[in-house]
Amino acid sequence: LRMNDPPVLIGADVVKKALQFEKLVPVLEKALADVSSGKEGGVVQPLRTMMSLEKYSGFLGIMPAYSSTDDILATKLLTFYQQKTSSTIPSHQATVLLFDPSNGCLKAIMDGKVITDKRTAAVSAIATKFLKPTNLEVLCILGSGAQAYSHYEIFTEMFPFKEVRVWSRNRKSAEAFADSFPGDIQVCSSAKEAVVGADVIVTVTMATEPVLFGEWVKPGAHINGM
Ligand SMILES: NC(=O)C1=CN([C@@H]2O[C@H](COP(=O)(O)OP(=O)(O)OC[C@H]3O[C@@H](n4cnc5c(N)ncnc54)[C@H](O)[C@@H]3O)[C@@H](O)[C@H]2O)C=CC1
Ligand SMILES: O=C(O)C1=NCCCC1
Repeated sequence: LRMNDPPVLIGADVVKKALQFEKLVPVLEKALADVSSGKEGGVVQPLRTMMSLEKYSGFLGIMPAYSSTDDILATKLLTFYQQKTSSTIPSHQATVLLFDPSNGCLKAIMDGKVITDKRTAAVSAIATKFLKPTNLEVLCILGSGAQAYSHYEIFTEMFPFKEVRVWSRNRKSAEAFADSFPGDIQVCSSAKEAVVGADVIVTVTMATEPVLFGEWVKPGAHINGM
């Protein structure tokens, strides 16, 4: 691209093809290590700004970051709504803007929804890998929305679970989730039933009240709380 060329638009299908988990995990592990090593890692990532749209129970989040080691300047713009506004519009939508850090030119406008779904799940999986739960036999997912799908995909790809359980406040949605994958997924009638005995627990709901209680969790289990 020349300096004055308009930014390229990169849609969800193209992003999806590029973000295979086996490629994403090592890149994210490096990014996490860079962030954690402070100045040496070369990452500038101010705390995101989250603006509340009280009238609509919604939020607009602005998440800028710069990596001097990779020389990448980008920001994610995210909107999310506590009440689903329609059955076809996802609760979370995002766009990622990529800039040329040397001159500020906008180079690309990318679908950020796929990035959000896959990046979040991949980071949960990386945390699980490094924090090493005692066992990796039973996976429990609380919630059956977009993050439930992406977490199921990467967790069953990276770990040898023998049993997967899902619970959702909407049983039909949990059944649709279970039916959408070829592997066996047990649909549970309560969060407690899904959690008791699980080795890895993923909470991916929009609940503002607790759905998971400590007394259900077996010692040594690992919880990824979104
Ligand atoms: N930390 C991070 O980087 C990210 C966090 N998230 C969070 O992960 C969670 C899930 O996100 P998505 O799957 O994209 O949302 P989604 O809207 O696709 O799915 C939400 C799920 O939560 C359930 N739910 C909604 N209200 C509930 C309630 N009061 N009690 C129990 N269940 C309820 C819905 O039935 C659905 O199964 C959200 O809290 C979201 O904000 C999502 C993306 C990134
Ligand atoms: O994409 C992210 O990062 C999000 N953070 C918190 C709320 C939902 C999405």
